[in-house]
Amino acid sequence: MKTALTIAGSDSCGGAGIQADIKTMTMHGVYAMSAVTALTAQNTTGVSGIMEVDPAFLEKQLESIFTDIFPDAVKIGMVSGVELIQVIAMILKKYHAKNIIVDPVMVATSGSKLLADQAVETLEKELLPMAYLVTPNIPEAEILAGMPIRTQEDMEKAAEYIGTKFGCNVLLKGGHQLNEANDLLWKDGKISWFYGERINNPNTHGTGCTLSSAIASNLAKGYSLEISIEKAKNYISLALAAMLDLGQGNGPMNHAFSITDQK
Ligand SMILES: Nc1ncnc2c1ncn2[C@@H]1O[C@H](COP(=O)(O)OP(=O)(O)O)[C@@H](O)[C@H]1O
Ligand SMILES: Cc1ncc(COP(=O)(O)OP(=O)(O)O)c(N)n1
Repeated sequence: MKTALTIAGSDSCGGAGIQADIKTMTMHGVYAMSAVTALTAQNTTGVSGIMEVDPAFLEKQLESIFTDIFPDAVKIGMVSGVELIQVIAMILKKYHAKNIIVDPVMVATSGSKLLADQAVETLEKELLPMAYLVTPNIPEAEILAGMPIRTQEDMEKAAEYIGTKFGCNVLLKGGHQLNEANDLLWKDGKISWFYGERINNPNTHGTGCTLSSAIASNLAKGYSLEISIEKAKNYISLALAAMLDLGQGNGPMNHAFSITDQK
């Protein structure tokens, strides 16, 4: 069985973070492992608290994993502080981790900051250059590229800037566009668009986490990057189209869309 590791924060309401990643990896038939970077007290209406894990304890979790079950892919999500990022970079280098996907989680859709301002630079310096793929959404790409993104042309310019500056492939996610769900891949200097029909479902909590862990699962299984993205987008569309409606705010998706008995 193929294996994948998520290094991310816990979302107490289960829609994003570690919980979304484990659900996604499991539904892809991949064995999921986790190293928790922070606990969040969070529900569909917002984040009410964040408790960072001690960096030495994150190191212990990662050492435990890498000395026993080697992951075929690694997804990195919410990592809020400088020292935590440094620990992750050190361990991934030490064990020659492969198929590293960095989802540069900065702000939750509900508006809460999930990355300290002073940690952006460390993320750029330490993690992006070792990533096979980085998956910013539009607001995150605006920060990484230092430019506003309003049009598809802006998306292309920003992705090229990020990919060239940090030496990694870039999937710029278009879920924040009003009428479309088109994502742009910048890979080895070439641009490809992944067009998606926008599903009319307001419950999109965890779409970014789910996309990156679905891509990681597909890479772990040996699919090319392009096929991994195509399959991951299809997974999101099916999970959104299942129209789960939980909570009073931006609710989670239904990962169990293929399971008919949901009494
Ligand atoms: N309403 C939607 N219908 C279909 N796909 C969507 C929808 N919203 C987001 N997506 C897709 O979900 C993925 C995550 O995108 P996005 O929401 O931009 O990320 P994030 O959650 O990090 O802000 C992308 O592939 C995007 O195109
Ligand atoms: C613990 C934790 N990690 C990441 C997020 C952000 O999730 P994401 O899928 O990028 O987007 P939204 O759920 O905010 O739409 C989170 N909220 N919590």
